[in-house]
Amino acid sequence: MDERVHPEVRHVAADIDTMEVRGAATIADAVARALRTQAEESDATDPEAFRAELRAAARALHETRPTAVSLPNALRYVLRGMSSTTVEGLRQDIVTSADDFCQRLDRAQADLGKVGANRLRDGDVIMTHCHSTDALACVEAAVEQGKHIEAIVKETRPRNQGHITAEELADMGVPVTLIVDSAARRYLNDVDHVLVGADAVAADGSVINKIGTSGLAVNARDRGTPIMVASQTLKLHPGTLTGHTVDIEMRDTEEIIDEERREEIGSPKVVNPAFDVTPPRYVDAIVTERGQFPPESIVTLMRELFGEGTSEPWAEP
Ligand SMILES: O=P(O)(O)OC[C@H]1O[C@H](OP(=O)(O)O)[C@H](O)[C@@H]1O
Repeated sequence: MDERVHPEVRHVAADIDTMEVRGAATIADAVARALRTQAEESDATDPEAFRAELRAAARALHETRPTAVSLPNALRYVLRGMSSTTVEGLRQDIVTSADDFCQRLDRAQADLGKVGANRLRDGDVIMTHCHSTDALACVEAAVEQGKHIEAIVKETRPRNQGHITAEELADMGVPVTLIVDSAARRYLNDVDHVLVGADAVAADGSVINKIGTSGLAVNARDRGTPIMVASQTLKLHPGTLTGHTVDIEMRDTEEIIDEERREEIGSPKVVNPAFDVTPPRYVDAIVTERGQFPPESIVTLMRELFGEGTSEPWAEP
């Protein structure tokens, strides 16, 4: 790694890579803070060296995981804050824009939660997949409104993030039933809403989320159960406006099966995609901090927010 990258930034990058730090919003918050640290601790003596150092730090963070678009969107937001002409001015620019970004993130999630909560009625049962802080913000707001909500939580193989969801729902006082992923269809008749998060939302309204979301959505549609996606606008993927596709992360196969066991069962090929794509026709509503949208109309919001294009300010000039 580039020697200019601060040890704390390396540490954050490693934690994102190993998923110690995970979830699209949490990753965005972590990278904004990491750039702040790089700026605060920089001993660059001229503005161009400072800018180059910040770009190197951003590249190290950018290279960790490819799918959650909140990561490049966060880097873009913070780096665009650099407008001063002195090192001290630039340092302050980064600190200000990182702090501003993290505050906006918190506010957006709280606002999104209130919008999502309006879709949930007293007595509703939700089904969740993976662990999404945006999705849980909707439940939390509904509980705060005095609604009784129950949850059927899919464990979400291979990393079982459903356990985190179960724990956080229990902390909110929500009764939880934990199921294996393959039991989802069996229980959909008992469910009023499927509620999931997003790692990225494409311009056509497709939702990129944890592997298994698309199968769940197809089954839910078959049963007539509405599918609600909680996604801050930070997850809107500006590159898809100009035809880019979303890169689906392939993770280490040892998350599924260790090498010894794999050999014991005849060394099959193993693949471990972390995400899948749910087409817009299976999604009822995308809930954002700007209100809820049918997936087909998300492109309008995307143009409004990212109309200026999708530069890569971390690239070497
Ligand atoms: O931003 P929030 O809503 O917290 O999380 C969004 C999404 O991030 C997670 O991915 P991973 O566990 O990092 O692979 C899940 O797919 C989840 O739905």
